[in-house]
Amino acid sequence: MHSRILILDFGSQVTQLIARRVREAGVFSEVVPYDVGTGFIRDYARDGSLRGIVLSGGPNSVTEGDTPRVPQIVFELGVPVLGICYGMQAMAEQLGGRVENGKVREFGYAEVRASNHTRLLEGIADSVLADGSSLLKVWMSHGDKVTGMPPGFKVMLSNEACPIAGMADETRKFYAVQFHPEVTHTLQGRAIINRFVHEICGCQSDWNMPDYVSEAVEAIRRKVGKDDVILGLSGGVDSSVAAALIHRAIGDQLTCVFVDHGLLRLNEGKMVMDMFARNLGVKVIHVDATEQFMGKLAGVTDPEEKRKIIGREFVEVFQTEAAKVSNAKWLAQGTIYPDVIESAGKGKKGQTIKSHHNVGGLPDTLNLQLLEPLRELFKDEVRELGLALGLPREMVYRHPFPGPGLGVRILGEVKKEYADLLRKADAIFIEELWNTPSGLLSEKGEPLSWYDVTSQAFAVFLPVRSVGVMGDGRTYEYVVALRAVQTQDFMTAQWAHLPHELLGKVSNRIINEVRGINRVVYDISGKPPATIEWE
Ligand SMILES: Nc1ncnc2c1ncn2[C@@H]1O[C@H](COP(=O)(O)OP(=O)(O)OP(=O)(O)O)[C@@H](O)[C@H]1O
Ligand SMILES: O=c1[nH]c(=O)c2[nH+]cn([C@@H]3O[C@H](COP(=O)(O)O)[C@@H](O)[C@H]3O)c2[nH]1
Ligand SMILES: NC(=O)CC[C@H](N)C(=O)O
Ligand SMILES: [Mg+2]
Repeated sequence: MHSRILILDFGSQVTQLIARRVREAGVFSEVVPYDVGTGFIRDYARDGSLRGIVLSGGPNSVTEGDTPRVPQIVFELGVPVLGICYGMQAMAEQLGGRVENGKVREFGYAEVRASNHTRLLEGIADSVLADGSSLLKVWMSHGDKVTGMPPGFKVMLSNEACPIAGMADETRKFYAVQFHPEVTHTLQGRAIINRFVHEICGCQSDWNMPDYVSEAVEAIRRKVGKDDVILGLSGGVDSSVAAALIHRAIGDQLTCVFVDHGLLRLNEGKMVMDMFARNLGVKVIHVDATEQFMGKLAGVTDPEEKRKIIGREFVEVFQTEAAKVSNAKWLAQGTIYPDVIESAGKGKKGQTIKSHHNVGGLPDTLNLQLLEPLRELFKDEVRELGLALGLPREMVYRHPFPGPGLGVRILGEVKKEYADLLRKADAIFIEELWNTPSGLLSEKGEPLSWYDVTSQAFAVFLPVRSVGVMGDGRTYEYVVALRAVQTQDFMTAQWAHLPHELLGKVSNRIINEVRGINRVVYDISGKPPATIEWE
């Protein structure tokens, strides 16, 4: 059984990073909303694998009445607790201390001094001062501060703006810090989280990819027994890794369904079939549903309507194909952990910006159980798993590609003619990104291309025509927009500052090589207010 750390989320922008840091320390961790309920936390603790709880930061103020509070059970389970920022303030307030609106707000870089010897901070320092105390360079983001400690606590860290910047009750193993150890700007943040999970919580480093592969393989075998499994294979990272993992577990009992809706990238179909069917020996049914999708999309211009049609047709195809596999009892999906967290927060978010296509909307009549072996993993862990399963780097490090594909990158009505032009332009852009060094190096010291350092990049087809001149002749052709973004989580994103030379080369190549396009523009909108895809 893995040791586990539970992270209660109070709404900080960086909660996920806490989970990342804990997992990097080799310990499994999960994020749940702060109000999951006492029952959940009690059940979670029942089997003895729960070793510690982290309380995240958050936008609210505990000085106001009906703001989030820590479920009381957290302080009663006898496991160590680490409060971060809002988590520290809530801990202080609830255990009998005092929190006030600070006069001095601290945002960004700060220095704090370890003012007492605590087990959490043993050996941790950016520099050691003349009196033997240690100095830490940290990242702060708060307005409130703890001004009175609860009984049993002593000061662990302080600075001028915040005399109680850290506190500890070492008997109960309750620790709290006002800064954010989970962000990399806090130089000793990793080390602090490491100490918390290993020294304070007593966790073993038992969360690593090779072990995970064998455990996951065993779990899949146990679950599905002799049944057959169907999986929608897109050629994207998640479903590909899921396919490779399930194939390792049950071999021929897995059938993948790869749907070509006519809106895939250039050579995607061939790539997927080559990789999975020919090289990995996975059973893949290649369904050419171009006519079906294009037929249904003809004349439709509204983005939401297009998305709904594509989602519906996907279900149709899966259903038809599943019916052909006699012993199929399971539908496998590449659902990953951020998908799970995101859907847990659904309902609170309000307006639908886009209906993301999802196989989750399958009708009950399908009668298949869900198999989601990547449910617990972050994207970079999924990638690591893919490599451990022998998938090539180019596949594992691909940018994500939305299920509706070029359907949401051709503005307005989707036509085959447009899709063909867009595929060519997109392939040129991606090829140049791959071939152009960014000047940055990976952690292992390998050169990174512009493809590596952007999170997602693609071309968008604009069904408007503009006038150009080529070889002394007039042209009146379509426009392509290039989009490249950098983002951690795809919820917010910056447009990538690609070098002008690179953009110039891509533009030249597209206009020269793709007949039908005579103008290329670059999208310099962030998300928000724009979104990553254009529809
Ligand atoms: N063309 C397709 N054929 C079959 N299944 C598909 C296709 N496109 C999407 N799907 C299904 O929809 C799921 C969700 O798509 P999504 O794009 O989120 O994940 P992905 O394609 O596996 O990975 P990535 O995020 O890297 O693109 C996929 O895991 C896959 O099961
Ligand atoms: O599988 C998917 N089905 C969809 O319907 C879908 N819509 C957007 N995306 C991807 O989600 C991320 C955020 O995109 P937006 O900023 O456009 O909402 C980006 O990575 C988008 O490519 C989708 N992925
Ligand atoms: N980042 C945080 O958790 C901030 C906590 C609280 N909102 C404050 O301003 O102090
Ligand atoms: Mg995809």
